[in-house]
Amino acid sequence: MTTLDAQALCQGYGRRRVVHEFSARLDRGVVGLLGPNGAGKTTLLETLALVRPPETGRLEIVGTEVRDLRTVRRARQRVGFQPQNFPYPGGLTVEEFLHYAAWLRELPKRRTGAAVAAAITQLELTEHTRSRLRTLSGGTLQRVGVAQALVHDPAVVILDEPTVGLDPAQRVKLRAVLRGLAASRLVIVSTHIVDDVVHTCDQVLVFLAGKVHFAGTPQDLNDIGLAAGGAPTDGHAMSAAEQGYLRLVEKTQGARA
Ligand SMILES: Nc1ncnc2c1ncn2[C@@H]1O[C@H](COP(=O)(O)OP(=O)(O)OP(=O)(O)O)[C@@H](O)[C@H]1O
Repeated sequence: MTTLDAQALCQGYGRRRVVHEFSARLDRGVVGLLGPNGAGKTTLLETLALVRPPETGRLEIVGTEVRDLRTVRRARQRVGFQPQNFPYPGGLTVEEFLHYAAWLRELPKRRTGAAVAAAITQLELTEHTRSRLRTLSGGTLQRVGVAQALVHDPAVVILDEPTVGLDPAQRVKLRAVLRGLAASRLVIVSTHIVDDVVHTCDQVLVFLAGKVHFAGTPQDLNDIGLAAGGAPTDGHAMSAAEQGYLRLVEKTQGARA
């Protein structure tokens, strides 16, 4: 059974279509969604996380095809989501907040204590268990955001720009956490940062203007960059993967011009 099977998903706001016929069959591992501002990454992730079910198309999550309120609810229990700008209730402690997240995900009460403890251990939050959210650093808050997304042990974890605002050490640590999570589930992360993708992801989707323009491994992206010469562009040094990404962006913009 495929963990997430999407066929021709469309999503938009009013009459404006932002995601155009997204199709993918995804299983365990880290999938990186890479694209510029406004490409539609958040809209796509919210659709896959069933914050807003797709306008059209077919979405199946761990064998549940999303068709109506009942199936949306069942599929949601298999998905964890960390939104981009999470409205953290600053007065709650980490432990209280994770209990609240477990309740929102309809985790049975008898399993909540163990689930919260497991999420705290997994995200290395033990020393912060009783800290109020408003007192935490950005990096620790990001880890709390990931913990709330996986407290109900979902098969799919969707994280919208989880490395934003992190210092290099925190970024490296979070990448390791994501790799660990992906050993037993599907993790989908959006980012603007090519390096995040190279060091974390098994698969990369380059998303431009609401469509997937490239699907492959980080090495494939690297190879596109190397084929493009791998040389600095406009005097700015870049990695081969960054070159590959920019090549794809330029090609798409050229084709649309
Ligand atoms: N609630 C909304 N109502 C109307 N338009 C929206 C809404 N949210 C996003 N959009 C528009 O949809 C398009 C895609 O936005 P989206 O946030 O999905 O892109 P993104 O790739 O996640 O961007 P970023 O990297 O800046 O977060 C943008 O043009 C945005 O203005």
